Amino acid sequence: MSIPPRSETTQPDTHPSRLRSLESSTEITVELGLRSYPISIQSGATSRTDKMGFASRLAEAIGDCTHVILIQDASVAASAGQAIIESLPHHGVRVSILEVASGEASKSTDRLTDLWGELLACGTDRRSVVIAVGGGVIGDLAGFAAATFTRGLRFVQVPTTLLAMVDSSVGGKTGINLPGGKNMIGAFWQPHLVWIDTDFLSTLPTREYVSGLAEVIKYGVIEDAEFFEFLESNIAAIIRRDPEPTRLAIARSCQSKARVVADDELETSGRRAILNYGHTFAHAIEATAGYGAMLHGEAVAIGMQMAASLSVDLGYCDAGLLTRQTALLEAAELPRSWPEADPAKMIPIMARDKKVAHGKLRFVLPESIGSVKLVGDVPEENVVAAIQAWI
Ligand SMILES: O=C(O)C(=O)C[C@@H](O)[C@H](O)[C@H](O)COP(=O)(O)O
Repeated sequence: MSIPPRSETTQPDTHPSRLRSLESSTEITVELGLRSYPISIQSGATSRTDKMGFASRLAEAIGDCTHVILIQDASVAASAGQAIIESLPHHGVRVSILEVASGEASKSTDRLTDLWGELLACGTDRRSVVIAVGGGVIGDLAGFAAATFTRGLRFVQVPTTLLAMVDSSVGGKTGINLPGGKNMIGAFWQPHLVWIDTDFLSTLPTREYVSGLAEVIKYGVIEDAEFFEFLESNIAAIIRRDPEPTRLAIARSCQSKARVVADDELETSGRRAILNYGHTFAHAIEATAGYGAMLHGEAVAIGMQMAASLSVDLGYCDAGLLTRQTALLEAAELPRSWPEADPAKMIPIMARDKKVAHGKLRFVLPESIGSVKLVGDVPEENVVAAIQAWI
C-alpha cells in the first residue's frame, strides 16, 4: 500500500513500511505556483564540514543575497544560528544578528516595534533576506516582520523545535498576539525555503519536544489515518527520538501540511481550516492561562480532546475515536485535561476565533480517524459540556 497520489508533484515516499527509503536528506515541495518552495529535511547536516549545504540551497531558493538578517532565539538557537552563519560564504554576504527572547511573550506589538527598529538600524533593504532560527514564536514574529518591513522581505525558516518543524515553519502563517487573542495580527507570507535539521532536536528539552507531538498526532486525525496507525505503533520510539521514526514523522507531517496549504493557501475554501483542529479550544486555553504558562502543543492536545468530545456529543463520530485519540495522547505523555478550564472565560475568547464567519463560530470536528469537517451552529451548551469533560 502506498500513499495515494494527491498532488501532481513527486514527493518522497514516507510510507512506514518503506521507512528505510527515506534517506537522511529529503525534500517536499509546497506547491503554490510562483510562491512554491522546498521543505528540506536533513539529519546530521549541521555537524558536517560543509555545514549541510545550506548555502547552496539558499542560493537556489533565493538567488542573489548580500545581506542576511538572522533573527534567532536568544538562548536555544544560538548553536543552530552559528552553524547557519558558518555555512554562508565568507565574502560578499553581510550578516546581522538580531536576538529575540524565547517564549510566547515575544509575539507582542512591543517586541515587533523594536524589531522593525532593529531592522532599520542594521541597514535592511528590500534585497535583504531574513532567516528565522528558532521555534514557532521566533518564526511567527520574524515572518511577520519580514512580511511588513518595506512591504515585504524574502525569508527563510530554520525551525529548531519539533512543533516549528512540523507545523509553524510551513504554510506562511505569520503574526503576533493581542492580549485578548492569539495570532490576531498577522499576514500570510510564505518563506522561500524551510530548512530542517533533525539534529537541532537533540538538545530540545523533553517538555518542548513532547509538546510538538500534539501537532504530529493532529495530522493523523485530520487527514492521514495510516499515519495515525503508524504513530500508535511507534510513539515510544518517537518519544525516545530514534532517528528513523522521528524523521519519518516529521516528513509525513510536513507532507500533510504542504498538501492542505497547497489546496487552500489563504484559508478561504475552508480546507485549510482543518489544520486548526483543537485550536479553537487551545487558543482560549492559552489566553486564559496567560501566554506562556502552557506550551502551545499542550493546549492543542487538550483542545483536541474537547473537540473530539464535542463531536461525539453531537453524533458526528463514535466514542471509539475519542478512545484512540486519548490513548495516543497519553502514550505521547501529553496532557489531556486542564483543571482550571473555565467555560465562562473561554467562550468569549473562542467567539473571536478566526474561523468565525458571519458572527458564527465554526469548529473542526472529527468524523473518523483521518477525516474532519467544519461545523457551524454548535449549541453553546454542548461547547460547555465539551470543556467540562476535560477539567
Ligand atoms: O497553518 C494553519 O493553517 C494552522 O492552523 C496551523 C496551526 O497549527 C497553527 O497553530 C496556526 O498558527 C494557528 O493559526 P490561527 O489562524 O488559528 O491563528
